[in-house]
Amino acid sequence: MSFSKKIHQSSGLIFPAVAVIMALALSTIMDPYLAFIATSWVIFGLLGLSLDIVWGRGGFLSLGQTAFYGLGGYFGSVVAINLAPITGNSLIWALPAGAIFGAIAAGLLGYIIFYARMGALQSTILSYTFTLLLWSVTQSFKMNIGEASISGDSGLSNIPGIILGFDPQAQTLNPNTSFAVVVIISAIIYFITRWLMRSHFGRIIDCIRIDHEKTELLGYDVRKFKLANFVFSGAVAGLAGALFALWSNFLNPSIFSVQEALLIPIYVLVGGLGTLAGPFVGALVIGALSFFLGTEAGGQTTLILGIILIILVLFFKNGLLGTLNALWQKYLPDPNEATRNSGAVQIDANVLQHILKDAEKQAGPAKSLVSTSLFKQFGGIIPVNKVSRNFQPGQPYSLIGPNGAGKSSFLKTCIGMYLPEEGHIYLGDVEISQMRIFDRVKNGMGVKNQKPQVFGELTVINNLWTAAFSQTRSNAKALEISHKILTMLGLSAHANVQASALSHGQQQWLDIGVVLCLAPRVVLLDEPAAGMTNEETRELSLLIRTLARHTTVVVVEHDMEFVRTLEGHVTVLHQGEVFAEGDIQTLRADDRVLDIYLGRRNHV
Ligand SMILES: Nc1ncnc2c1ncn2[C@@H]1O[C@H](COP(=O)(O)OP(=O)(O)OP(=O)(O)O)[C@@H](O)[C@H]1O
Repeated sequence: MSFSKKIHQSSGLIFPAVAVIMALALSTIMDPYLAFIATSWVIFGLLGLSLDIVWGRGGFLSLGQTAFYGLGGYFGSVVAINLAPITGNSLIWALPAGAIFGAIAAGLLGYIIFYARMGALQSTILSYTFTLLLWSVTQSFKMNIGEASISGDSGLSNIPGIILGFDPQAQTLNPNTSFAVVVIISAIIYFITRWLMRSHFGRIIDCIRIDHEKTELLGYDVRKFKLANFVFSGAVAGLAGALFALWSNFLNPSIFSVQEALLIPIYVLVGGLGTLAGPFVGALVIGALSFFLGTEAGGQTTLILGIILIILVLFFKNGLLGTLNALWQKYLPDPNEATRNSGAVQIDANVLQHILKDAEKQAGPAKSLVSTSLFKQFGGIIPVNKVSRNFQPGQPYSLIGPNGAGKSSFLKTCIGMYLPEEGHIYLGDVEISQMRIFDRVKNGMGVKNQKPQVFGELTVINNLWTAAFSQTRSNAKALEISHKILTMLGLSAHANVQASALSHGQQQWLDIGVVLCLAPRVVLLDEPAAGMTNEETRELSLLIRTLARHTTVVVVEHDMEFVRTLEGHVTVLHQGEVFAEGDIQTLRADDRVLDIYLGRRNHV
């Protein structure tokens, strides 16, 4: 790897570390008032980071971060007011208390949002409503807890400052030292977050953002991951709130206000969505602009700030750090170069045999897929009407039929994307009719939808790894399986290419490889040959026939010639019902089947 590429990969480590050192050096010579104000910018950056975790990485625009921030502030302050006088140090009480309370609040809200499977807009609105609710409740909420007195819209005062010493007599730090302490705490949280987002957990969070349906089809409980990420972001917001309370010595319900809630996404957008360091840059730029314009611009701060923000959003769509990153990448070697000279995919049948035998060792023998009187209805349309099928390993099964016959709907009902109103589905001995998608996958189902579903921003190898890891939960094993599948597909030269740079046909292959990484005991393929060349279609036919000797394979297909080469059992669906079945030669000669394909009325 070239030196510049290495530096680029570590840029999230090196540049923030340099910025921290510079900030610490500056803290010794800064004007105390500026140090005091700049401390709040760093705290807002931390709050922005909490949003970037859940929005930039998790893909959910939460307007609830200020709620966790405010709750963390109030709760952290109450604990610190009561306990800091005993120990001196206020941070050890306020920060964990704020983080815990922020995490609990995010857990409760996140559970409702993610487990009720709300849409993106509904989720954002609910998170915002939660913040407004707190704003309204705290206006009149009065309570004395020990020495702390929460007095409605008059707020909570007597909050101790930032105290580091462990002695009841220890003094509040001066503004310059407070600034340095807040920078260090924020840097620790940033580096922990960066580590988490680069871990296995972070990669799965990235997958969920890119395509949550596909992530579930790989066997991950998407709700659990989203909730865990949200809880973490709530903890960071709560901790930032507690820091803010110690910094300001005072809190009131305005912490939950609309202005506060809407400023956070602005910090993130200005700095760069998903960059993690960006929110600090955004908060610093906006904070510094307001501060300096406030003294220079004679009351026109908001107007000038607004214009600057519009320019930033128009010309730096990826935010400041995102734009810098894109510029830098232009001067790095093109990681997707390998795709330009690539030929057609060719299956290595020997490696495929090995892979299928290993999968059997890992996941056990093939399972059958049985449906009994399966019934699915959408209003007046019945795409699956009492379909009973018994799919076994040994030969491929094809489902054919004219457009709208119900082929995809039958497949989706087997997968769990549609839940049937009547009838049963069994995977081996287990009834799966109402089981969640990821549980079906864990039980041995592997699915490829009609369009290739790959994680475009991830490399080819990481696409495969994500699938293999879901079954093995071992990094080493997942890598071994991924490399074998790459070799089998003849795509080894493309391991580090971004999946989005592959051709449509190659993405179809990658998607099939991803399914094989799951070591599935039943494989469902929806029009896998779509977009493939004749040569590739021949290879695919070989792969499916080989696969069917080891697992149960069901293929939905339009292309009759392709179905013929599979040499398996064929079911013709029509208007949601089984219309005919047998081998393809007999069915092709059947007038009734020709009639439904050609829309003739003779037998339909
Ligand atoms: N989510 C849905 N909501 C309402 N109607 C649906 C839904 N999914 C499928 N349908 C309807 O069910 C019928 C069968 O559609 P389906 O996609 O299963 O057919 P198909 O045989 O796979 O067709 P094609 O070959 O064109 O993909 C169609 O009339 C379709 O409009």
